[in-house]
Amino acid sequence: MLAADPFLLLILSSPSGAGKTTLTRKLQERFPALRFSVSHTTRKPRANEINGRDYHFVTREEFELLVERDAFVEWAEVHGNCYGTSRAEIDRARAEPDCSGMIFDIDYQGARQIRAKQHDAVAVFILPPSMLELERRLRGRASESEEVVQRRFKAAMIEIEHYGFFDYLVVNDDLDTAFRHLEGVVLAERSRRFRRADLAERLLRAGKL
Ligand SMILES: Nc1ncnc2c1ncn2[C@@H]1O[C@H](COP(=O)(O)OP(=O)(O)OP(=O)(O)O)[C@@H](O)[C@H]1O
Ligand SMILES: Nc1nc2c(ncn2[C@@H]2O[C@H](COP(=O)(O)O)[C@@H](O)[C@H]2O)c(=O)[nH]1
Repeated sequence: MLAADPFLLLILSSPSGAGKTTLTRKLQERFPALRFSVSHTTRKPRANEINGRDYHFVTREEFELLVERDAFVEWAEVHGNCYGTSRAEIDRARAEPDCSGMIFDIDYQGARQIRAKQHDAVAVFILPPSMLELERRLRGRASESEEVVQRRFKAAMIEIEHYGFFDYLVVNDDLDTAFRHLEGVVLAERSRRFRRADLAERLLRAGKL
């Protein structure tokens, strides 16, 4: 197990359609020092998605090559496609002087793999207010075929059964309320002593304490 790491690894997981992407975008605006981790995927891009911003879109062959080369910190097959977080993505963010952490929009399998490598990664599970509303959101997004919507909806209960692994649960009913709860998680986690070790030192050195 690695030593306590001041760099915040914030994992958001949920069943498909519960609102991770929406909440992640809001978190990035509020906390610009947190970088969004752009995953690799074999899924085809949606109409509004941009390669390199939303995902690194790759073929299955390219993905398998990256797995062979041990390029991923974690990866998993989700809803029939492969998704993975590259080591390079995290190394790049760590090298940026104004970056204090990362946000991962990944499934529970990936959350487990990251946690196994970095025990103080913070894992948040986003719950939909109801299955009915989850189905409405999945359909309302209108980015997938009915078959894909059904497949994702069927997988939702299995994903929800893994909520016990996570440190925090946030219900995404009213978006602003859910966001306030997430904001609270980030503020609290950033205030942990091991992430603020330099604070007392700096105040002492400046003669303020
Ligand atoms: N609190 C909310 N109230 C109503 N609609 C919402 C809320 N949060 C998100 N949505 C809508 O629900 C749909 C699904 O949200 P989003 O794409 O963020 O989910 P997701 O968890 O990232 O899904 P996936 O895992 O498939 O990527 C979107 O159309 C989004 O605008
Ligand atoms: N284990 C990982 N899961 C990931 C990663 N990137 C995204 N995901 C999860 O996949 C599903 C579907 O995403 P979508 O964009 O196709 O709707 C969702 O649960 C994501 O959180 C990853 O790198 N690793």
